[in-house]
Amino acid sequence: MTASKILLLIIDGVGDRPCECLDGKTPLEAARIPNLDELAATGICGIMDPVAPGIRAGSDTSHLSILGYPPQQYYTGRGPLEAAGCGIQMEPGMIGFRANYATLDDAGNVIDRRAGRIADTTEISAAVRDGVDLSKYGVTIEFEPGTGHRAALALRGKGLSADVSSNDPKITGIPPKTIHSEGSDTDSALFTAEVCNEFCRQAENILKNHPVNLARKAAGKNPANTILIRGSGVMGVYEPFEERHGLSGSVVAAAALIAGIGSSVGLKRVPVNPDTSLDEQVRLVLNEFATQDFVLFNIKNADEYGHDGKAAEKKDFLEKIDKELRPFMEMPGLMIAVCGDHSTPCTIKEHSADPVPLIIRGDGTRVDRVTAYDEISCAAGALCRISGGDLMPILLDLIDKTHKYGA
Ligand SMILES: O=C(O)[C@H](O)COP(=O)(O)O
Ligand SMILES: [Mg+2]
Repeated sequence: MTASKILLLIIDGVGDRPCECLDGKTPLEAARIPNLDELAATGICGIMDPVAPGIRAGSDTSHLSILGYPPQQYYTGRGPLEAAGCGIQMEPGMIGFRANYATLDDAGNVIDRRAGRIADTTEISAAVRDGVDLSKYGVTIEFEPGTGHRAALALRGKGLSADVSSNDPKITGIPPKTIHSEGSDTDSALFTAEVCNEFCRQAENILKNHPVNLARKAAGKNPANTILIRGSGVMGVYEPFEERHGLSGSVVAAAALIAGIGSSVGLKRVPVNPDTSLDEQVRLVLNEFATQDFVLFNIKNADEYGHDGKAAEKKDFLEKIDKELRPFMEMPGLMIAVCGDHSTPCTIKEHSADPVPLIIRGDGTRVDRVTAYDEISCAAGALCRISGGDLMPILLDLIDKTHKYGA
């Protein structure tokens, strides 16, 4: 029997490197993950470069690549995708940005790029959205909270350009950068840079004494007293997933960016928020297979532990994921692909180009000799080393949805 449905489970940031606190093992090697190991032992394994060998992929370029939209051709910046994920209707010509709530000290230096991973920014986001006034530039803003410290900004107006830099210094201990034209120095780029700097200035004024931040300070938490914006871009145009691959599909993702990418390529967005329990998310995914051929299921938190350098917590979270996977393994006719969108090694607290471990398990697949799901075991698998853009064609062939190339 050939499987007829595809689950693409992406454990965000799953890949890692040896961690001293785990006796030199990666979180995956150290984790007790019997279900993932069983999937590896009953499927075919390999390692995958999300975009290409040596390319340190972001979640955005990686998911586009894995979904079959080569980022070299389709990527127009993280901003518009994140904005779409935050519920902003990105119309042609609008410029979108990813935004971080961050913390400045009294000297104006960034001391925390994520404002203590603030959980709920609904109230302060409304204050920024309603308080910033860019009418002197003929520009209006859309500004929506995302997951945790994340948000999205979109600009509407004449003479705007996506060719602007970011004020995110990407490190702490220095002030936010001044946003400038990225190189074209066209009037629109220079104008947009001025608009962005004014947005950040006004936002900071609104946030610094906002009651939410005064309360956070009183509670010893980092206030969300500044906004760092990055990833400017104009919304891209994507051939709908169903036309591209011949599969109806849904996306289940608590991360706004991933939900935004999924909905931008025409996947049905299933609402999930960071508080939705993993077992509930699994139930939502299973529900989708009643009507859909394909589900992208992204689980985010392992990436955050990577960015925070918390190897033991990343290991524990991988064990938590593993406990919820049994219902997928028992669903007849399901082709399960498990991978990551990139590695986020705890030792560097950033993404890396290390390939991610991959399993494909379903009716009819070859079965290799790998018996554990981790970066090293999977490297010995029969899939060998593939790139993200290879995955959908391989999966489509395994569910008998490809056509012979040639006569
Ligand atoms: O988690 C995310 O959104 C990114 O992968 C990392 O972004 P950050 O470093 O701004 O949190
Ligand atoms: Mg990611």
